[in-house]
Amino acid sequence: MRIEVEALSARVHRTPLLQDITLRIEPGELFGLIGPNGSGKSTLMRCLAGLHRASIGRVLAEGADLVRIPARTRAQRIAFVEQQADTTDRLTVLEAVELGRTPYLSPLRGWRGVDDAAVSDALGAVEMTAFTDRLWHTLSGGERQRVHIARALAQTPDLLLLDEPTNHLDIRHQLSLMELVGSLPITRVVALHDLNQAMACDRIGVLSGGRLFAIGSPTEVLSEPLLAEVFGVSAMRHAVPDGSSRLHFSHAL
Ligand SMILES: Nc1ncnc2c1ncn2[C@@H]1O[C@H](COP(=O)(O)OP(=O)(O)OP(=O)(O)O)[C@@H](O)[C@H]1O
Repeated sequence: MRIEVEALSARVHRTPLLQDITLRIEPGELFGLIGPNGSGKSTLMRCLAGLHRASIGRVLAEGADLVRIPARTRAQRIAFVEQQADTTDRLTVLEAVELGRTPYLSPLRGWRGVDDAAVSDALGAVEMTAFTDRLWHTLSGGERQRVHIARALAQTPDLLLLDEPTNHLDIRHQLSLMELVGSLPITRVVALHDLNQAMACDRIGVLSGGRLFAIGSPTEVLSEPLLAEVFGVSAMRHAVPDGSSRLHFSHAL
């Protein structure tokens, strides 16, 4: 799914949260969104999900204004895992992931084999198949995060929005999740704090103070001067044997 953000500004009451953001995300692209705390990443993700309306500008999905797409269609095409997603309902893991199929169900369209397959594939992808019957409130933070991602995958979306998806995950699950996200043949926008994880993205957008400060490939964007200016850290980039590069952070400036 192609996403175009056109001169978007967003505010809450009178407080501007995003200002004059223009960017285009190509179909199948893995786009990383980075920036310091409070720079506007989650707000932009909510705009891309159609949950926060722009005060100026708009978001187009395949050329159609997101706010004009019916909610049910939007939910079939766009899946969003928010940063502090939670549920108070007494659900099993299976029921929580089955919720991802809700946009496809109607009085005329009951639960089908294709829904079972989507749920089972999603649970397998995040290695949560063994937890199917467990109650949500008995899961650890990392297990809950993986169930949220399974719910989003069960939606079989064209656009997957993940806000800090590796939060709570141990290092193995961080790596396996990023590998999974990297392998999905759909458009993905991922807000990340780990700048080394951001290195794996096709392109990165850097937010600072609600503005798009830079956009480009990871090697173009994640320069030592930018890291000093936007993140206030002293960093060095060095090559690793697989041909990619890694950032090493030494101190706060
Ligand atoms: N409802 C609100 N009312 C007032 N300010 C808000 C509201 N929601 C967000 N903000 C402010 O907008 C700014 C951007 O918030 P946002 O959550 O988008 O940042 P972020 O880049 O995702 O931050 P973090 O890395 O800490 O998750 C922050 O300064 C935040 O305090």
